[in-house]
Amino acid sequence: MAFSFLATFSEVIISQHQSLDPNTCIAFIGGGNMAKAIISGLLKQGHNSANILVCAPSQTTRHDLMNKFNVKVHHDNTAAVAFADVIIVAVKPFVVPVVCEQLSEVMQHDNRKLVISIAAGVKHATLCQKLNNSPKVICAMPNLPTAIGEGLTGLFAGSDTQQNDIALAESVMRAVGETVWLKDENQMSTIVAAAGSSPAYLFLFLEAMEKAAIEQGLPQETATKAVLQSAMGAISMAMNSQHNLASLRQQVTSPKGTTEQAIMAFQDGDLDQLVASAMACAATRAKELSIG
Ligand SMILES: NC(=O)C1=CN([C@@H]2O[C@H](COP(=O)(O)OP(=O)(O)OC[C@H]3O[C@@H](n4cnc5c(N)ncnc54)[C@H](O)[C@@H]3O)[C@@H](O)[C@H]2O)C=CC1
Ligand SMILES: O=C(O)[C@@H]1CCC=N1
Repeated sequence: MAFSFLATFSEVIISQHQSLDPNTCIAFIGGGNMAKAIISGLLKQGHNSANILVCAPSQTTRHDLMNKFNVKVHHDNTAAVAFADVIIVAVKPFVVPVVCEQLSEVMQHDNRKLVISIAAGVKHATLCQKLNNSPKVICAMPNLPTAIGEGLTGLFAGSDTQQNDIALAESVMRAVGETVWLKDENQMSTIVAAAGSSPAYLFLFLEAMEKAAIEQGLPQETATKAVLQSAMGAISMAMNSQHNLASLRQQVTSPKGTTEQAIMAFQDGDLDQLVASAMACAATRAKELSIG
């Protein structure tokens, strides 16, 4: 049932989907890994760097961002309010309260700005309450591939969020990848586990394969190429195939062949259980990071 509602809700959003207006001014609070990833994706998609501001306390960070992306920078987070149509809060979860306090003071006089928080675990109601009970708040959980326009962002809006704000958040995050809208905010911790954090699991798995191929005797460069090209080909096939993942796996696994031996070794090590427990750890941590 949750899925069918999710699909219906997404259709509502997607039916209104419009490309990101190049004049949209977007401010980032925080200039770390994830802000950089989203900025890269936006610029790659053609967004004007003059319409991007990054507020960051570190001069080195500001300098690097300016050099790398030609974006505007500021040391004061409240500068985001005057500049932006959309403010993306991209600081660590524990920094969110202080940022909200700073923004809320200025937004008392200018509450037209949409705030999108990408902080893991930080609840929608908490953000609204900390931002003068603003309805113009959306929670998002993007992932690192937003940097190349191939991200996946889970989004959650409150029931009193206006459609134009939902459409604006959709256009920003769709500019850097795909989006899924959640009806139930509790699903966000699973989006953290399945999308926000998951690129790291995949990198870990690929690292392990690369290491094993080198240990079996391949030169580093050949091992890296073999592993990455195979991963890219497999993902691309899975994305474009009519077959489900299990069926594609079976197409590789000849009876009594080589793959079967590897798959049996993974199953002996209870890969499913290991993955399930790793994802449960990520989801639990997202809940722990929730600030009151
Ligand atoms: N790294 C990832 O793949 C993803 C991260 N996130 C979320 O994005 C948020 C940021 O994560 P990262 O970019 O990885 O962290 P990061 O540590 O790379 O970046 C955080 C930035 O915030 C800045 N900062 C610290 N205090 C500040 C303040 N008072 N005002 C303004 N800026 C301040 C820091 O200087 C730093 O540049 C986190 O809440 C995380 O949960 C969400 C999805 C994916
Ligand atoms: O590890 C983290 O806390 C963040 C949230 C999702 C990905 N990175």
